[in-house]
Amino acid sequence: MAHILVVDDDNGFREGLVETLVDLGHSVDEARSGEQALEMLESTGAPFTCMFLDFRLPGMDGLAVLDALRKTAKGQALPVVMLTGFASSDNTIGAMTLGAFDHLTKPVGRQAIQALLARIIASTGTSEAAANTSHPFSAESAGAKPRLLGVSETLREVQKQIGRAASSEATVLLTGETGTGKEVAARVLHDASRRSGKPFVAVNCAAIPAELLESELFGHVKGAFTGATADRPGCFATADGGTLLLDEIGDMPLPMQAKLLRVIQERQITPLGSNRVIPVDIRLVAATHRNLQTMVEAGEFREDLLYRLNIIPIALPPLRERLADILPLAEHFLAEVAKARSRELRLSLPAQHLLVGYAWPGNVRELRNAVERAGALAPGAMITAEDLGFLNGKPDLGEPLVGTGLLEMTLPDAVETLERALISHALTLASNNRADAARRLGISRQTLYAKLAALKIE
Ligand SMILES: Nc1ncnc2c1ncn2[C@@H]1O[C@H](COP(=O)(O)OP(=O)(O)OP(=O)(O)O)[C@@H](O)[C@H]1O
Repeated sequence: MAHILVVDDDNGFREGLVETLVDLGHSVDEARSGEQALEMLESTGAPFTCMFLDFRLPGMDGLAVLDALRKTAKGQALPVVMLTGFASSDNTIGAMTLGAFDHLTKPVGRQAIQALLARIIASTGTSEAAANTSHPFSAESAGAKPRLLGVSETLREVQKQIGRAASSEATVLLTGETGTGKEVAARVLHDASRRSGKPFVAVNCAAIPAELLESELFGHVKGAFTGATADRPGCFATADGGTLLLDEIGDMPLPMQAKLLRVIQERQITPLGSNRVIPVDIRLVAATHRNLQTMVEAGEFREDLLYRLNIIPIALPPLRERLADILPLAEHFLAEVAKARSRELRLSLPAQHLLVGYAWPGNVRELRNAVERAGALAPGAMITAEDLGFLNGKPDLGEPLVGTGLLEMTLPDAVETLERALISHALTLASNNRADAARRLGISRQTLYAKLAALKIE
């Protein structure tokens, strides 16, 4: 049974709502104004489970009451359902910004009230929840140091490999699907190595147009090409003394691969437009989500370069192969959101089941984004499976590759539907970064722009 406060000056509506709530088995108190509600909240012995609050009230209006409530100790976390005769985007957004649990337009049916109360009780209950306020990495993740967090046997093995590699100077090749933590692993490696006080520079070979990559890596002198108005050092020079991560090395064009091979062998660079050779002292780390061996066989990647890069290979396993890491990581990301928003956030048991059962094609990045999204939008302290409902609409690895819907379409329609779905999915995974989305789709940015325009995707 919940203890509910109903605040409305409209006698007819208030009495009807109270009757329904009592009929559903709850105890109810009533207030006719915001001022009276705030007083009752202060003086009540039995704390309220939630409050139904009308927007239009004599004296303080609903939003002002909600605002005042959030500044009191007793009202800070109280779930509040705002009621309005006419929902507008302004009052909806205003209420949700102040942390209202939900926003309903009158009249409100009995079933809607029942469903809403079930959600409120689920989001505030503690019995079925992982109620501990500390998460597995609370001590480990303090401070700004990069951390490759995980408790699974597989990730522990990766942590050991990174530790061993850090004590050497050998080139490391990090492989793994997108979002598995390759860049984090490179940073951790740098941090644990003797070069930690020196620069760590990461360059994404897929995000830089082929014609600019050489200058980006090796630098250029003034006048080397149109637009080169001043000398500019490249990533190799900037990383001197430290570590250089060549991310998405599998996307490096073949002519550039030949130049990189020479630099790795000679440990010196020649900036574009200059004859001067500059020695560089860097620890090289390369990363890719592609299978370089297959690319070598297809003639798309130089075998001699792979041989040079693959001195210490470290594979980051996909999240679905290390289920033990899902909840500890989710709780870690949730604790970060909770801290940033100064509120308490927990995962309900059904939400935990949903997270563990999902296939995570975007791996830890997707998990982080999902938890951040749910944490930012959940109306209560408890993240429910419903708050993570957006994951259910996504393709699961267990689903058939081609849905029956597609099979019933004409070929042009099916191709367009598939293109649209793949592009939208890639944009979501890439947080709308188009260069990143193009890379995930395995197409050039120009092709992606053309498709976005043709499909009229905003
Ligand atoms: N083990 C981990 N512990 C903590 N955070 C992690 C871990 N793995 C990944 N992350 C987080 O997930 C996100 C993606 O990680 P990262 O950029 O290292 O992946 P990646 O494998 O390099 O992806 P891509 O191939 O798409 O570049 C980052 O926000 C990172 O902080």
